[in-house]
Amino acid sequence: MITTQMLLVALFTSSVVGCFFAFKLVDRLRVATPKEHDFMLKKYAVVMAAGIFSLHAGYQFLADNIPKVSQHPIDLIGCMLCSYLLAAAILKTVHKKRLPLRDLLSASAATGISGYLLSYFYQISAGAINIRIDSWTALFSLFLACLTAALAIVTILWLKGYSGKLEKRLKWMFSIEIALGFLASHTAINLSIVHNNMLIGQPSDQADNYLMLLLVLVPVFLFITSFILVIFYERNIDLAQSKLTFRNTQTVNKKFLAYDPLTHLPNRDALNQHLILSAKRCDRNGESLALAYIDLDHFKPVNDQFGHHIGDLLLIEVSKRISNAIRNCDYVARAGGDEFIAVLSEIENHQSVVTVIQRVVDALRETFVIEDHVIEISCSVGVSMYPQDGNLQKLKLNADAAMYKAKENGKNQYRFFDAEIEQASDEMQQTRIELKQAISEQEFRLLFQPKVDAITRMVHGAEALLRWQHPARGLLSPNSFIEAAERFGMIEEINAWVISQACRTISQARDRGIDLSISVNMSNQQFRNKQLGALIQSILEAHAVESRNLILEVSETNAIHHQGQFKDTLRQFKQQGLKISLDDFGLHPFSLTHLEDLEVSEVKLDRSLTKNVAVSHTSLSIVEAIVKLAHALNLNVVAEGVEDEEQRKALVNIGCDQMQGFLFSKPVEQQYLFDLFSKLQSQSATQNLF
Ligand SMILES: Nc1nc2c(ncn2[C@@H]2O[C@H](COP(=O)(O)OP(=O)(O)OP(=O)(O)O)[C@@H](O)[C@H]2O)c(=O)[nH]1
Repeated sequence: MITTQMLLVALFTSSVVGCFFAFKLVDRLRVATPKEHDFMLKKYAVVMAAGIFSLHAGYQFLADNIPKVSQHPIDLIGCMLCSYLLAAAILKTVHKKRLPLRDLLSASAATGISGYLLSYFYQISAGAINIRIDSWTALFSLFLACLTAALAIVTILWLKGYSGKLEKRLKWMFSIEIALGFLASHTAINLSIVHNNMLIGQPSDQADNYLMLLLVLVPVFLFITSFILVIFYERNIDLAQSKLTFRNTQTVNKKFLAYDPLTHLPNRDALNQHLILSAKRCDRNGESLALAYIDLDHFKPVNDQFGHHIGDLLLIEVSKRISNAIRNCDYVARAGGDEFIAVLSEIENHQSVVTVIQRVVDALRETFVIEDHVIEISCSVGVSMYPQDGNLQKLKLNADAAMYKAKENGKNQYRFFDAEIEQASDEMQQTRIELKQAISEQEFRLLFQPKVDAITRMVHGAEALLRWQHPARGLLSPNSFIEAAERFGMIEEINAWVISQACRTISQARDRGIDLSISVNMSNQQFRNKQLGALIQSILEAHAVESRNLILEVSETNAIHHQGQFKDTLRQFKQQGLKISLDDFGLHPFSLTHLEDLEVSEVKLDRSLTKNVAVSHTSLSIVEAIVKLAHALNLNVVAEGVEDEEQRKALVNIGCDQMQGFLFSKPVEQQYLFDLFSKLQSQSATQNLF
């Protein structure tokens, strides 16, 4: 025979298992993709509501004054609705990353009140009429119900994503504690609903027994609950700002403004504080932490295409997705712009870091819909480990270096810091220091390689080539420093210097009676600067140089990858009277198909094409076809890398307009260019010069 005690044990056990199950649901919800999330939330709320409803029914049955259910189905539906609201309120609240005290209080109140109403409606639905609420007991039971809800919310929020060694034990322990609260508050609720005139059953003879049960359960529950709440809030309390926020179970010194106003994530200062504390804890406990540098890919085009407002909203969404993808013991801050830094603690092994990072990468790969705009982005992540990859000072630099490697390898991926990156990073840092000095000490120089007419051999102009006169390493070409200059934000200054020097040379040539055109190489990064046209215009004006004398060389590879961006800028250049030359032409299938779309006036055949024109009939035929097409589009064709007479003749035969290469001249200093120019101008009319 089933006794009341057996039923009580069975119900209590079911409550514990139900709570444990709720932890699992929340864990699965947390790792759901944004697409799946809403549907899963609703589905899980239904499952949880069914569990809550059954347990309530069980406890009511145990109260022994409701022998049968549902004489009033409408009320029963009301009960189910309350169960659903209760489950949804919990699930929605625990899904948050931060839980200010006021949010916790309102969610607990909503949950506690729904719980009370659920019991009340259940009794009515079961046929109880003429019932009276004992206000003091009702208030007390409401207090217990709210406290149980608060405990459940805080616990689920804290344990969400927790994957430490004690995970299972902690979850069971808290499940027991929550079930205890559930039982205590339910007992109190039942006692508060007094049946003056029961239709079914008699007023509870067992009230005294319940009172006894309550006397035992409540102090235990109150003690454990307050202990847990105090411990957790003590770790997150911010007395200075009287702002109670339960987040990430980490302490941050907030004497300064610690949050990024846009995303409300911690800012760089807060991150640094957090890192110091976390590193100390690692040192103390012999643990590791991982720092993940997360940089969005192709974020600038979003701003350019949809405006900064949408860019801002996207950053907010991104911050939410990252927050949801990391575990609750982890930490994420906005490092600035489109960069975020996550600090992963409580690391079991390498795989546990990989799992979280991959989740971040996947979460940002999902489509964003911002104010009806469908936006696709991705992120590149660099990860470095403390203390394995170096001290705290190097941690961010290392992760940053790894992130750049991830970008270099094609973006939308993560990369861990390793020995190869370490070496490259050390060199890069050294280059950064030296570049700063190079700018202040004016160690850059321009050399000029003449560009001559294919038939008359008249000098038409020159290509300006940037060099760095390094104090120890000699003359360096851009390959050895441009990447560092781009990465450390010095490229704009260097590029502006190049254009300015080129214009100065044009102006000085003019003073000597030479009408010189100079080509300068433009980097992809330069084209991202919306002020580029205005900047060039101001430099031209400063040197009183006509725009027709300046040719901007754009590499074909850049043009392919950023067509939209290029088209607009090139159109603007054309309006300004600037000429554009498509450099390294012929390397890609793109070459011919898209040529018509871009506002260019010249193509420069890549040296790999000119190399074989004298020895391979196939190469010659290809180059001939390109020349014909370019001419059909009214474009000037320049062959680069012409080194011997055979190549020159072959190129002349297929109609190439101009040439550049060692056959004519190596890159030379400005003065030498002027001398050469004057000499060639005077001689070219009478004989073959080269
Ligand atoms: N809307 C918005 N944009 C910002 C904010 N802070 C920085 N940005 C812009 O973010 C962009 C970041 O530049 P990058 O990281 O070089 O752009 P990207 O297109 O992501 O480049 P890759 O990382 O190479 O893919 C710049 O254009 C900034 O103007 C902000 O608070 N709001």
